Amino acid sequence: MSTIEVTNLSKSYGSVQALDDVSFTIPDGEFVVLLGESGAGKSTLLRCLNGITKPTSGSITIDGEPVKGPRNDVAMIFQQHYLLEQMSAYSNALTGALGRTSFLESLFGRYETDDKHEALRALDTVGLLDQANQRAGHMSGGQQQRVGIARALVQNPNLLLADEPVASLDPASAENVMRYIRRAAAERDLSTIASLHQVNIAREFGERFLGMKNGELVFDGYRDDFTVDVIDEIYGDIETDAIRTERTADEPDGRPAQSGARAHEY
Ligand SMILES: Nc1ncnc2c1ncn2[C@@H]1O[C@H](COP(=O)(O)OP(=O)(O)OP(=O)(O)O)[C@@H](O)[C@H]1O
Repeated sequence: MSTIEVTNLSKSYGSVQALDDVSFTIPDGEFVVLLGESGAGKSTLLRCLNGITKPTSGSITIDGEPVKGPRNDVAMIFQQHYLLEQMSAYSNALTGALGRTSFLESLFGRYETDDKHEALRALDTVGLLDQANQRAGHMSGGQQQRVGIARALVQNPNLLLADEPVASLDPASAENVMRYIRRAAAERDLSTIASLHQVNIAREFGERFLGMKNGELVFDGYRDDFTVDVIDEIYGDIETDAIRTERTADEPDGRPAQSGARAHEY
């Protein structure tokens, strides 16, 4: 767990302003959902937080320490899980410990006992302990993504980033995987930022919401302020009729329906 401070962060690619003066602070252990249309700047922001992309200006600190490049205490879950398909779920989870294992040790599969325990604990967190020996390539997409989460947990991060972790899954698997990400974050009191395209899933699992548009942070707030009008602002002219209808039926005060509600899926 960590406090993340992003201050006046900008990133341009030639004439494209991918991030435009973005600032926010995330306290210890918060579960943040990042929303925005395609091209809004979500991946760029996550890559800057991960130290893979260098911002044009501004700064990011984790517990006061500036992010200057990739760091072991920041783990990332991707849409594509990049697992070693011939290897077991357990061996894949263990690769999360590579950052603290020498090349030769990893080559011969010699990991520390603590790391082995950590891999089993992580598989337990994502509900796959009984499938630890299963080949990753033989698992379903949702299970593979859960192995990817376990691998990220074995890294023992202070900050967990997830870039559209459920974009390629069917709705039921997507919910399941999100449930495990939240569980992992809650068990470890882990500050987490997950970018999502599905507004209904965001509303179900998000604690705090960051909305981006054209590289700018256009919304930063909690569940009660995350109204349909805010969703309209983030997504522009996308249809929000389904949510509005649901809002009128469920909650006349204008707040989006809470956990379990199904809205239009973007
Ligand atoms: N390496 C790059 N080189 C040039 N332009 C880039 C690069 N990466 C991103 N961009 C541009 O920066 C803007 C923001 O892109 P980014 O991938 O961060 O958006 P996004 O919100 O994550 O989109 P998506 O949801 O489609 O992944 C876009 O206009 C994109 O074309």
